Amino acid sequence: MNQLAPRDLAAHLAQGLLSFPVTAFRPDLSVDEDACREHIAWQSSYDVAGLFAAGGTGEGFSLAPEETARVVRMAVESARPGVPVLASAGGATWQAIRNAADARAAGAAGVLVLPPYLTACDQDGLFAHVSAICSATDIGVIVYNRGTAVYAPETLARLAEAHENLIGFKDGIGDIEQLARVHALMGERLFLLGGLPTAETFALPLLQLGMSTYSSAMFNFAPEFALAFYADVRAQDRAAVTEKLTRFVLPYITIRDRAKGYGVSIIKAGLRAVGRDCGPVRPPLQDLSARDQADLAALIESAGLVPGVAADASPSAAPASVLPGPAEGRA
Ligand SMILES: O=C([O-])C(=O)C[C@H](O)[C@@H](O)C(=O)[O-]
Repeated sequence: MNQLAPRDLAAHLAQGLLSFPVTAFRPDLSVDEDACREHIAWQSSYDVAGLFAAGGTGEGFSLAPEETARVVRMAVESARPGVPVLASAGGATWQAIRNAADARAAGAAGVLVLPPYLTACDQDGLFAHVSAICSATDIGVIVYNRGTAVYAPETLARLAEAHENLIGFKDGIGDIEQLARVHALMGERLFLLGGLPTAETFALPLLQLGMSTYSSAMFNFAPEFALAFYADVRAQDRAAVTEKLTRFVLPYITIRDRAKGYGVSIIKAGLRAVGRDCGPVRPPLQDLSARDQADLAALIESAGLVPGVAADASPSAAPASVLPGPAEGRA
């Protein structure tokens, strides 16, 4: 299944929940191969449509190219057959091309093009960057609209015209006008996926803009809840979505927003809280403080999110420490 043709891959990914597995590290910050393999095997035992290894939540930005290749290969080897694994392609154009080649050699079904580092770039430069990556591989390519890489709909159209293997657009910005334009121009040709931090928050409204799916980072530690949330979104069950936002997602964001970079660190903290420790994050990220870790553990417990506990189990109230304070709108 890992070598789906690009268009088949897009069709497959568009019909289910996606996730970005963490990369497990040992206390000395080296890659923990056993823990990586175990995590991927566990994640792919659920009904997930695709796993993006070495992405943002997988701290791809902190991995050397050879580490990325290793992490992707481990993911392909450990994933349940039928669950496609995609890799990241980041950094300079030459490095992204190398990532794509390594991904293909490892058996990955596609790559996600991360924004180039540090420099600003405009549409012709983005076109050349993505074009070079698409030309260098025959597996599916998805662009990540975020940071330094903001794609004009016309640039996407040029790329899609030139490259059959450009299959998707992942959004991490949330500019509704841009998304409306991309959907209007490219909705039939590219598969669109939501990728804002804590994508659940935006999933229901973005469904209206053609985003049938999104990347759920919290799937890493709460797969049952994440899948139940996704089912509610696809059923357009607004009441159920609101209940889950209120019960867990919004108080969780309150903790996530306590420090920059917690968007990734909180996923490893969640794994720690549910007894599936995947180690620390690498700098420049920082792990959750002891207080934030304790608050998260209490929230996961009170919201009934410990894996194996039904996602719709009657929860107790969220701990007071993570309810929005007056400044955040609580009466
Ligand atoms: O690598 C990434 O950028 C992501 O992991 C995106 C996240 O999954 C984001 O959508 C989230 O936090 O839910």
